[in-house]
Amino acid sequence: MGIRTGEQYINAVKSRKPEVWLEGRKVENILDEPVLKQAVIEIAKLYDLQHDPEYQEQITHICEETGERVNNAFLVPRSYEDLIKRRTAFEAYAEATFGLMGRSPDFLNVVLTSLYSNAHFLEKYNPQWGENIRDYYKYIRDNDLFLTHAIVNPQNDRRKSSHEQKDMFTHLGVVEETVDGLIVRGAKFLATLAPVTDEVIIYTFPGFQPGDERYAISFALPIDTPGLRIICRESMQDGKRPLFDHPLASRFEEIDALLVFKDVLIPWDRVFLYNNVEAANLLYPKTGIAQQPSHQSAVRGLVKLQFAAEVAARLADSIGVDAYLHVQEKLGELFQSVETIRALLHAAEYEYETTPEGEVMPNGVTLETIRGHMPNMYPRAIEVMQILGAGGLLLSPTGADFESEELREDLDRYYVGREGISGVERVSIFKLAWDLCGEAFGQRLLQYERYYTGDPIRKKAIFYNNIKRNSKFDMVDEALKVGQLKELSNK
Ligand SMILES: Cc1cc2nc3c(=O)[nH]c(=O)nc-3n(C[C@H](O)[C@H](O)[C@H](O)COP(=O)(O)OP(=O)(O)OC[C@H]3O[C@@H](n4cnc5c(N)ncnc54)[C@H](O)[C@@H]3O)c2cc1C
Ligand SMILES: O=C(O)Cc1ccc(O)c(O)c1
Repeated sequence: MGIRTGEQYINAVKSRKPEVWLEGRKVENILDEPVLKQAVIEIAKLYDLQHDPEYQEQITHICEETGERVNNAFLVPRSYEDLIKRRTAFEAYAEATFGLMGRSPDFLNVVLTSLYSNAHFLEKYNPQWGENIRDYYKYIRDNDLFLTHAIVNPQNDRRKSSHEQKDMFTHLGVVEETVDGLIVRGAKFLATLAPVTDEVIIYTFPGFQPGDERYAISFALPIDTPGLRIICRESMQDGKRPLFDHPLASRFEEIDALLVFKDVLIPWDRVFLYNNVEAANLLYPKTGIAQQPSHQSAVRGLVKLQFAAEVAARLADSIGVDAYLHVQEKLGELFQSVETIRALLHAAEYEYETTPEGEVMPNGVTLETIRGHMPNMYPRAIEVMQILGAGGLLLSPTGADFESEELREDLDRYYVGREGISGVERVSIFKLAWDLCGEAFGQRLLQYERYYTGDPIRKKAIFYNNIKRNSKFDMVDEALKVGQLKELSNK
């Protein structure tokens, strides 16, 4: 089939009946829920972009194997040019969503592509696992499906590994093996956009201990598989607020969910890894599933940071405060952050790494540096927006107020910005900023930048420890050479 249209994606959502819980209710029809429907609409636009003559070459390519057009996220990069091809696709999706939808289909499609091109790792442990992941990749690519993932254990007692938790099946684990497949029970989080996806993939990252064998599993299933319960977090809006008042929150909320598996059957052909702590711990470092999707995250993060910086700048300009030195300094800082990430992204692509099998990946150290900086840079952009908008951020009237004939004159007079900025324009900019820096929607976006791929604190510590392992920091010895004292001798 190749690339889907938005309509095909919407029809797929309509045709499925996943067990979704939202605020105490079992959702009967995803598209009847305003808060879920808005995400479907935005994702559908991304699928449509693949068919837009202006974007098609930027986002898609002809698959060598099938001759069909597929998204560049499914490309196994073999050269610098391939990386750029993939980046331009990421850019188109990120720009269409201002970088606010981190879990657009491209993210997991890259994870899957990387598992596919490194299937030999799984094959080594079990030839069937390698074959399964290859078949699954082709199925997702050729049907252009949208995946969610949940790879973190629920926050119960973090001091204990999965097998040490009070209840053996709090964390997702295998109950039994049957002729048809594995029966799994327990929970995983935090499956972003789960209710509006086609499939879910579960995989592992390091941290499994001996004794955790039953939890060392990777598999994929249709999102409406019987026994799979999707419990959504409280939504951050009702999905009905006017676009004038919430131009971002009313479009781009990505719902998050806990996935509970109630004795769900995983057919053997959908099992990618099982009962092997070593393989589960090595999957991440050996299959590129951290490094390859970090390319998408870097491109998307750059767009999001640039968007936040532009909103802050337009906000400051709209009330004339960017005439002040301290405001210019803060805005300068934000745009320097943007340029830092842009430069790092280009460096990561330019200084790419090649695996022994000839797959190309953006430079891992550089991508990890982006990962390390964003949890500081993005919250700082949000803080600057709050500082520059000050009390005005709390005082925006609604679109309905502007539509009141009785109020309109007052609003036009008292909400006017600097010369040339009307009341409506100033309030619109402030509302855009408030969605990012005040609303619960914006707080989630900030939390996303910190945690979307693990804990930034431990990641930075790992980064340092890797540097320490590979460096003696011997410039220090060089500098100390000149003033060295003679060793005291007892002789
Ligand atoms: C908006 C958002 C969307 C997300 N989307 C997805 C998704 O689609 N799929 C998915 O699988 N995950 C997703 N995640 C989840 C994300 O993977 C986790 O939040 C992340 O891995 C951190 O884990 P945690 O939240 O359980 O925090 P924890 O690991 O519980 O950490 C909590 C705190 O304790 C500290 N801590 C915990 N353990 C240790 C330790 N051993 N040593 C030192 N310090 C420790 C941490 O530093 C941190 O400060 C998302 C997260 C967010 C915020
Ligand atoms: O990189 C990690 O630490 C693991 C990790 C956790 C959650 C995610 O969503 C993800 O993509 C990767």
